Amino acid sequence: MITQILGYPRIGEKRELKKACEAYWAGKISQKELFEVSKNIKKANWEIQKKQGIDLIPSNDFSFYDQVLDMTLTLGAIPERFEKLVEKDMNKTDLYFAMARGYQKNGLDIIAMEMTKWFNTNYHYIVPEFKKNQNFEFSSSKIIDDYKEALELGIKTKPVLIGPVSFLLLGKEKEEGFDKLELINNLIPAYISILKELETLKVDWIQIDEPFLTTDLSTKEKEIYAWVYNQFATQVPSVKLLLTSYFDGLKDNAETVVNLPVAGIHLDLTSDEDQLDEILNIFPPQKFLSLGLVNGRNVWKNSYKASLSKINTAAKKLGGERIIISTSCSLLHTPYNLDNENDIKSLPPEIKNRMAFAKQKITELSHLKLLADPITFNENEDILTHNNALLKSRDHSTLIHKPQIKNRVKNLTDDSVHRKSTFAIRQKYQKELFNFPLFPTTTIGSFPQTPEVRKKRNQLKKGEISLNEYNEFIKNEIKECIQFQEEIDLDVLVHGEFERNDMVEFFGEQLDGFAFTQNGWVQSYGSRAVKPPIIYGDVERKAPMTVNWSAYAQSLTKKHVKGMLTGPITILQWSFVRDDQPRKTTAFQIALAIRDEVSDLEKAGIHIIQIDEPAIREGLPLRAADKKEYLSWAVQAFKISSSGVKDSTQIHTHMCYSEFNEIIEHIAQMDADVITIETSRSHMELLEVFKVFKYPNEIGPGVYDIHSPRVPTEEEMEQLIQKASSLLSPEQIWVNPDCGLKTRNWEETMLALKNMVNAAKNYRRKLLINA
Ligand SMILES: Nc1nc2c(c(=O)[nH]1)N[C@@H](CNc1ccc(C(=O)N[C@@H](CCC(=O)N[C@@H](CCC(=O)N[C@@H](CCC(=O)O)C(=O)O)C(=O)O)C(=O)O)cc1)CN2
Ligand code: MET
Ligand SMILES: [Zn+2]
Repeated sequence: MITQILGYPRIGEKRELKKACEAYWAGKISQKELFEVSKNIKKANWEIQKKQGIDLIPSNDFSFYDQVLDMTLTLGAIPERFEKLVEKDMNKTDLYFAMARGYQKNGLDIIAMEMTKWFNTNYHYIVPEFKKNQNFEFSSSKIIDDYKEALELGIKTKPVLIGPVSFLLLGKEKEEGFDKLELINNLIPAYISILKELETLKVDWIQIDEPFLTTDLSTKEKEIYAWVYNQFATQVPSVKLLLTSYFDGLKDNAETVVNLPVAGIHLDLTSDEDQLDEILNIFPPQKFLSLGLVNGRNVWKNSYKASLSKINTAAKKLGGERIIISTSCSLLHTPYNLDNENDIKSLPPEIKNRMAFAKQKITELSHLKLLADPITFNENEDILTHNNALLKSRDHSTLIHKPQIKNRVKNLTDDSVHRKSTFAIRQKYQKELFNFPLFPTTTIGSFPQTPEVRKKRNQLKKGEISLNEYNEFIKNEIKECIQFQEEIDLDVLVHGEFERNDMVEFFGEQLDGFAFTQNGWVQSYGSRAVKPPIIYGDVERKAPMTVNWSAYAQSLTKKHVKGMLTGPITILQWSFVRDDQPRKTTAFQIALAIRDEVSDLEKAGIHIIQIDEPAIREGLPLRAADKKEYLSWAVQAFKISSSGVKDSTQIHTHMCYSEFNEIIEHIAQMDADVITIETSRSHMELLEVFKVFKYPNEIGPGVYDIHSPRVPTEEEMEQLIQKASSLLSPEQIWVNPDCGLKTRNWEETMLALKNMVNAAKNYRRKLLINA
C-alpha cells in the first residue's frame, strides 16, 4: 500500500508567507526575498512529508495567493482589463497579484478579479473569467518549476492540477450568449501541453482535482467528463492520472467516474463513508483506489480501527497493491502543527491528546500503512491499542459532556423558536420606539482594526500591559468611534468591535466547550488567515460576553447603539466542530448561548441587536437532496438565538457572500426585523430576486463595497439607493455598507461613511420634493 496527501498548508508554520507577501506589497522587501520565503516553505513541507514516509508527495500545491488563480495563469486566461499591465511589461508576479488584488497606481484603476467561497469551506478562491471563444494556452511554468525544485532536493513529487471541467465550472461567463462548458474544446489542448511536458520529465503520478464530481451533475456534464478524460487517455496515454474529488461522495456520479480511463481514483470517505461498498462493487480491475480516510477538514485524531476496517474491506476486493491511503482532501484547511500549542489554559491536554493538525495527520497516514500490513502490524499493534483507548475515553469525559446543556436542547419547545408577535405587529412597536427617518443609516459593526489595536492586544497577551490598561485603551477607541458616528449623523450606531480579534474566535474564547490555539492559523484568502476555535464539548455561556462593551458604548450617546453578536451557524461553520454528535445539536447549543447573551443585552438597555450570519450560505450541503434538512435546522438555530426578546427589540442580521437567491425563502423564515446584505459589488444585481419574491421584513442592501480602498461618491450611492427603491418599498430599505470595516483604514472609512449618510439624506429630500 502507498500513502499520499492531496496538498499541504502553505502559509508557513509561523505565517511567513503572509508576512512576506504583505511586506512585498508594501515595497518593503524585494521579489527575490519573497521567492526565498516561498522556497523555504515548499522545502520544509516536502521534507516533513518525506521524513514521515509519505509516498506521493504533492507539488504545485503551494500558492502565493490562490491555487485557482495559479491555474488561470497557467492556462493564460488573463482578463482583458489586465492586458494593459502585460503591455507595460509588468513581471508575472506583479501581474498575478494585480489580478488578485486590483491595481490602482500610475493613473490606472483596474478592479480585482472576483473572489468566492471554495465549496463549503471558509477558503476563498479567485473566480476565473471567461469570454466567448476564450483562448487558453499553457503559459506559466509554475507547475514544472516546482516539480524541478523538489527534484533538486531529491524528492520526486506528484504535481497537482485542477482538472479542466472543474476549472470551467469554477469560472464565470463575463459576456452574454455562451455557456462556459463550450470552452472545453479550446481548453483541452492547453492541458495536453501541460501533461506532455510533465511526461517528458518522467513524472510518475499526476494528481488531477475535479471537486465538482461530488456535486449534482447534468447528463451533459457527465458526458463532458467522459469525453475529456478519453482525450487525455488517447493523447497522453502514458501519464498516470490520479483523479480526485472531495467534500462529499460521488453518489450518482460514481458510475461515470469509475469508468473514466485514469490510473487512479480518490474518494473522500470522511464526508461520505457509505460510498466505499458501492464503489468497490463497480470498481474496474487495474485501477488504483485512494481512500480518503484522514479528515482534512477537522483537527481530530483519526480512528485507526474504523480506517483499518475500510482499508481491509478494500484490500479484500482489490488486493493491497492497488490501494492508496490518503487524506480526504488537501490539508490546506487544517493548521500546521499541534506541537506548537502549549498553553494548557486555552487547550486542555485531555483535548489536545485527541487532536491532529497537518503534521500529525501525516503521521497518522504512516501509522495506518504500518497497521494495514500484516508483516508490520504485530510490532506496531500498541499504536492501535493506544488510539482505541484514547478515542474511547471521550465517551465519559466530564469536560465534554454536560447533562444540563443536553437537556436544555432536548427541552426546546416551539415557543423558543418564534418571536411573540408577527413582523407587522413588531414593526409597529419598533417604529413608535425608534422613529427613524426613511432609509435609516447604519454600519455592519466593525470599524478599522488598526495596527495599534492589534498591537495592544498582542501586548496584553504577552503580559506587557495590564488588562486594565487594555480595557481603557479599547474604551477610548469606542468613545472616538461613537463620537465620529454622531458627527456624521448616522442613525444607528455601533461600538466598533475593537475588542475582538475575530468575530468567531472572540466568542469561542469565552464559551465553555471551546478550546483555542496560539498558532492554529488557516488561510481564508490571500494573506488573510483565521484561527478557528475548537468545539470539543457541550457549549455553555459562562458569563455575559459583550454586554459591558455595548452598555459602555450606549452610555456615551442618546442615539441607539446596536449590540453585535455572531450567530450560531457562523460560529459553527468557522470553528472546528466535534464529530461525536450531529452538527445540528452543536448549533442548537451555541444558539442557546447566544440567546442568553441577547437577553442580557436587552436587559442592559440595548434595543437593537444584530446577530451576524455571513456563513449560513456556505454551510449549504453540495447536493440538492441534503439542502432542505440543513436549511431547516440552520434557520431554527438562528431563531432560537433571536426570538427571546420583546416585540419592540429590533433584531438585525447580516450576510455577505450573497449568492443567496436559491435560499431567499429560508432567509425570510429567519424573520429578522432587519437584514443587511452584500450587494454593492454587483450593483444591486442580486436584488433581482425581489421581483419574484416579496421579501417581507426590512432590508439594507449594501451601497458601499468595503473590499476596496476606493471611496464611493455620494452620487454613486444615491443611485444605488434609488435602484433598491425600484425593487423594494422605501419603508423597507436601510442604507449601509456591504460588510464590516475592519480591513479598511480610518481615512477611507470616514470619507466613505460621510458620503453614505449624505447620499441617504439627499435621496430622502428628493422623495419629499416629489411627494
Ligand atoms: N473567522 C472568520 N472567517 C471569515 C471572516 C472573518 O471575519 N472571520 N470574514 C470573511 C473573510 N475572511 C477573513 C479572514 C481573516 C481576516 C483577517 O483580517 N485576519 C487577520 C487576522 C485576524 C486576527 O486574528 N488578528 C489578531 C492578531 C493576530 C496577529 O496577527 N498578531 C500579530 C501581532 C500583532 C501586532 O503586534 O501588530 C502576530 O501574531 O504576529 C488580533 O486582532 O488580535 C489576518 O490574517 O491578518 C479577514 C477576513 C470570511 N471568513
Ligand atoms: N459584524 C461583523 C463586522 O462588521 C460582520 C462581518 S461579516 C464577515 O465585521
Ligand atoms: Zn459581512
